[in-house]
Order: sequence, then C-alpha cells, then structure tokens
Amino acid sequence: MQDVGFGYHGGAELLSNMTLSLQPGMFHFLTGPSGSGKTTLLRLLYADLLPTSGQIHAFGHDLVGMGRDDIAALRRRVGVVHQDTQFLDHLPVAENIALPLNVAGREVDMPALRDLLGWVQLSQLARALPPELSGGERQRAALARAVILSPDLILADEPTGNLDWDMSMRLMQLLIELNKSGKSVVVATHDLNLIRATKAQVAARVLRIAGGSLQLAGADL
Ligand SMILES: Nc1ncnc2c1ncn2[C@@H]1O[C@H](COP(=O)(O)OP(=O)(O)OP(=O)(O)O)[C@@H](O)[C@H]1O
Repeated sequence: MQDVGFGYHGGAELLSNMTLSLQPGMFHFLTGPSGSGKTTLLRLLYADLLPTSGQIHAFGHDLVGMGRDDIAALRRRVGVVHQDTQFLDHLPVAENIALPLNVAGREVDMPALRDLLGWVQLSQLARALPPELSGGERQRAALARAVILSPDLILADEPTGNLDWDMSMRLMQLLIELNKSGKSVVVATHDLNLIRATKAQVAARVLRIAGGSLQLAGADL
C-alpha cells in the first residue's frame, strides 16, 4: 500500500500516509494500542474497506476500482481469522471449516479436510457444533477455515485474544508452521509477550500503528 489514508464514513483520518509492503513468505506483527486502527488496516488489506486516499496493490492488482469478481478472486488468496469469529451454529465444525469451498463452488476433498482437522487437533470434534467448542478450539477451527482454500496470505486479528498462554502459543505454532511452508502471515495483537515468544522462533517484522501512522518497531519491544 502506498500513501494510504482512511477515515470511517468520510470523516477524520484514522490512518494517514501509510506505506507498507508485505513481503511474500514473511511473518508480520501489527501492534498498537486499542482503537489505533489494527482491524481497520487488516480490513483494507482484504478490500473489505477501500482507502480514502492512496493506493493498495495486491497480487499485482489495484484494489481501488476492482470489480466484484476480482475482489472475490482476491479474497480466495487471503485467509482471514476475524477477531470475533462467527460460525453457523447449526452446522458441525467440519462443515463450517469446509464452507469456503462450498462458497467457491469447489468439491470438498474429504481426505484433505480430515488432514486439516488433524493439523488443528480437532479431529475428535469434527461433528461437534460450534457452541460446544472452547475458545481455543474455536480459534483453531477459525484458522482451519481461513486456510482451507490454501491462501497465499493469512491475516489474523487478535487470534489469541481470549486464550490462555499455552493455548495462545499453540495457535501461534500453527501460524509459524504456515509461514514456514511459505505463506505470508500478518497477526494483529497488542500482546508484546506473544510477539517476543514468536520472534524467538521465526524472523518477524513488527509494525506499530501510533497516532494514525505506521512505524517499524525496533528491537526494544
Ligand atoms: N465501522 C466503523 N465505523 C466507525 N468507526 C469505526 C468502525 N470500526 C472501527 N471504528 C473506529 O475506528 C477506530 C479504530 O478501530 P479498530 O477496530 O481498527 O482498532 P484496533 O486497533 O483494531 O482496536 P482493538 O485493539 O481494540 O481491536 C476506533 O476508534 C473505532 O471506534
């Protein structure tokens, strides 16, 4: 993104002059105080919001002025784990995870789905309904759903928000594995301990939003 500015409803700019390049295969943290605009920046990255000024290019396309089909194609290359994960509560976990395939009009590859459930350690809960899951299980299901279309970029918004330390690190481990397999990962979090623990395992770039601008955080986290 180049010189991006954004304000909700055409109001005052929440984010200003943001220039950012997400490198393929890199792990990024996005940090900053509550209300600084982390979720807003992620939403700009998957074209859920359009910038008020500046340009955003993703996978060689300019997001501003993109048609609906192009945006749908872009979204298939970006997996999002939302802060407040929503599931269809009447459908079992496995079917919720497979939903993006159905939406994209693709066949469900059952062995691949079983592998994915195993990877997030939810095999035993494949037939459970979402309200029966713990917070950590929900977040792992959300991650599985975000990666089922094999996206190139994974955006996770406070994915460990309500989880205890062990469960947070388990989830981060999955994101680290994805990154090591070549995916770009962006994790929004204000948990500096989580950032430190992750940086001990993977080279990560830490970006901080402060006063509406984006800065590269130093080693002094
Ligand atoms: N849909 C919206 N309409 C108007 N204002 C909004 C909207 N969504 C967010 N905001 C405002 O924009 C600001 C940034 O919100 P955002 O959710 O991006 O911050 P954040 O850094 O992700 O916060 P947190 O860490 O608490 O999740 C806040 O002041 C928020 O009230």
